[in-house]
Amino acid sequence: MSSLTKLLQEKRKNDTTVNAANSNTLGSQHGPSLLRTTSKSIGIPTDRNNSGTTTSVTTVVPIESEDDESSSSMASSSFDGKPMISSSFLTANFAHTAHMYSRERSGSFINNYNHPNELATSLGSNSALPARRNSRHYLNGSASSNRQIPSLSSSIPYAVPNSNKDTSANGNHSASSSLTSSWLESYGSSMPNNISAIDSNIITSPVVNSVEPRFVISKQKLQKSAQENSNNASASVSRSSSFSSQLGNLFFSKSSKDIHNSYSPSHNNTNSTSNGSSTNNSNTYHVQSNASSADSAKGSIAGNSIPKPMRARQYSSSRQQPPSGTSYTDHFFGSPTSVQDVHPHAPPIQNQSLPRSHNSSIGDLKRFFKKTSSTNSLHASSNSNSGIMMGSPPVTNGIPVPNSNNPTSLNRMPSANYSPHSYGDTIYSTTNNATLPFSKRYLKTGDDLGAGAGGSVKLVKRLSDKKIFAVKEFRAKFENETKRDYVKKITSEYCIGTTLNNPNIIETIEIVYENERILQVMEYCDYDLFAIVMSNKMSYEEICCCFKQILTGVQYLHSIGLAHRDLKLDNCVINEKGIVKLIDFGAAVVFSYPFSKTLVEASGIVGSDPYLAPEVCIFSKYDPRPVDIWSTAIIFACMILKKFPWKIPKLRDNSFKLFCSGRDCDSLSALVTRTPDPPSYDNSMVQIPEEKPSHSSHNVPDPSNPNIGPQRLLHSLPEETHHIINRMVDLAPACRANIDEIMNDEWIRNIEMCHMIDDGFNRKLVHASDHTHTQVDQSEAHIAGLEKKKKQKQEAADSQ
Ligand SMILES: Nc1ncnc2c1ncn2[C@@H]1O[C@H](COP(=O)(O)OP(=O)(O)OP(=O)(O)O)[C@@H](O)[C@H]1O
Repeated sequence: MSSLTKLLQEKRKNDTTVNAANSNTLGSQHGPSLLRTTSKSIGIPTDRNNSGTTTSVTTVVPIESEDDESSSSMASSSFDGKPMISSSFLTANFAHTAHMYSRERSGSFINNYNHPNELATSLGSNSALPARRNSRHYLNGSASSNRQIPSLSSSIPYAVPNSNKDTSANGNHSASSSLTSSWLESYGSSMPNNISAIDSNIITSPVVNSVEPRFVISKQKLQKSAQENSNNASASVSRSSSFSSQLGNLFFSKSSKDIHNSYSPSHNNTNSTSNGSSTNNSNTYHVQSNASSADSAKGSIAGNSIPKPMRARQYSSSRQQPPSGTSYTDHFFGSPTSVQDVHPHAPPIQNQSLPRSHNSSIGDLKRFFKKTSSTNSLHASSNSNSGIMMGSPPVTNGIPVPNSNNPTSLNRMPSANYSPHSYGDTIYSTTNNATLPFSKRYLKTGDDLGAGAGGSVKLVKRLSDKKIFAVKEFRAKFENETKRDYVKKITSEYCIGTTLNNPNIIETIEIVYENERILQVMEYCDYDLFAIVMSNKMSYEEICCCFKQILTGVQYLHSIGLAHRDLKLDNCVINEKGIVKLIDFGAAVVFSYPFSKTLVEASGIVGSDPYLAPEVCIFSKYDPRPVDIWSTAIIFACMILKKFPWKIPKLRDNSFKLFCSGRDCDSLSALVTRTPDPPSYDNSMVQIPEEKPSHSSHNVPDPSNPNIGPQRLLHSLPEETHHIINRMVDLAPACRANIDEIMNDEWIRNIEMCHMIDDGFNRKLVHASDHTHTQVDQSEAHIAGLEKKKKQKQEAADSQ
């Protein structure tokens, strides 16, 4: 045995002893399970160096919980894995995309939750049509409007555990559900340094006064760094630096003078003070930022670790601005960056060390445009078409004039003369005849495809060739939403839509600003994957094909440094050829810049509850890639089971609790922070006597019990899927399979998948031989149709 292996073994032994001691204490005091119901907030999260897999700081914050009425109600049904769809589930369940809004404890988020008692216990007919409820709440007060935005996912039933079985399997439930502060005292010490224990049900913002001095940079340093960056930055950077505000201007009719000023060569950097206009702009943002940061700080401190989650979210999920003047650098802090902020292909090198100011999103946009503006060409979302950014200088009467270097492409930047009130301004297009107003080129067919938090999607016909497209009309800015947040949301989808090029990602044809509406014209797909799943007609091979196509889309995204973060059945559409496409990039983030190995962590509770990875509910920052992997596994499970394995990945959800049980560990935080075992090189040569398993917890693994541990989910899935699905739903993101490992899995490799291949200028379909794709009637092919039908049924039932 090598000395390294010996050392590792010894270390592990020691660790086990410590853990055993701690766990025994825990066990003797609090019963057998890893579960707890306390809502007391004790632990104070700290920012320390992350010794884990990433280079940036990871903070664990106490998790939120409410009294879990759902546990009991859910426990009254059985989780038999049969593909049955309950009408009451369809009505009662929900899934919502949580990005850009916060959970207000006493606010509408919780209130809008369908009451757990509404959860159906009978998993009966699948004839009932889904209700799509959504409880999105935007950061800037839109929550207060109590908007009921529907969510498609709400239509899938949740798997519900059998209380009898569960109790026997897991010991005494009530006893198991009580971890208290003493648990923390005894057990918390064995947790990694960079985290604090999950001891509460409230998500709180990191405590700001624990920021290590080395993360705090002085004003002078910041200015110096800004100066250096502005020296390094090329003219093209400075020229593009104000794109975000340009886009804002586009939507909010800023005066052309302001726009012009922001193009000024002296406006090299958002921190620049040389230009009055830019300084004002910058200052305005700083004021906002500091205000929200201060709020955030107030929330976490004054609220004694129970801040208003909205504030916490503002701190954690927006621009990571530390409170009250504290500054970080990207490099150390690894702040998350939204897609709207940066183009994945942009050269990151010198900008990696840009000071993280509130304006960093704009700074990141510099990176986005630095490369592209120098070439004056736009990344089109289609191979065959070159994208055109319209409304660019020079513009005559809204008709863009081709750039002299490239007659088919136009400058990306909106014109200094740009008038946002002029009609039919096409911001981006892959077509060359986008000069007429939108309404003169497209005819609305009257059919709604769906609506969500981001806007509503309608069917239109292009008059020139009678081709059908889907048009997303972005929602208007909420009253309480800042212009900045709104523009961020829009630009995210804009950047994605105009950049990505993959058969499994929806193609954006053009983006138009007309009559103060922003319209995104997309290729149309005939079916929502959700609708197909709900038809209950999918063959196993077809499910596998769809799954692999989703994975292929994810692989593409991850390969270019993007994570979707809101993968769910609702966000997959499928065309008549059986090609699945990912849509809705409103929550996507960049996790890696080109040429950089630094992981940019994401933050905020973003996604839809049943698809959320557990770490999203625990950590304030996380690697968004494993989050996508987890969600994709849940999508697969949903396609097979026709129900969600659990409602939310929190211990208050009984199904999830049981899934976490039987893992020889009493702490979810310990499970989630696990790192992969170090490789043992000489096991094959040296026979190590098999140690008797000594269980240090009250969650003794029992592989023969299908109701606890990973088997809880796996036993309902085909055996060949177990290996990789198990790895995809590994509670520890560090141990979860990455997309390349998944694609290399034997089962995945052997899945016959319908796909497109390049055939000269076109793409050609290659059909899998072992299945055909289910088609459903157009009246129920999309969420809107499903909802309409459901409403009609309901009305008919009511009138009887
Ligand atoms: N290209 C498309 N082809 C067909 N249907 C589409 C297309 N794009 C969107 N849809 C339909 O519109 C619905 C809403 O679209 P999308 O998810 O982009 O909106 P959203 O407002 O961001 O919704 P969410 O609340 O889920 O984030 C989708 O679930 C789908 O049914």
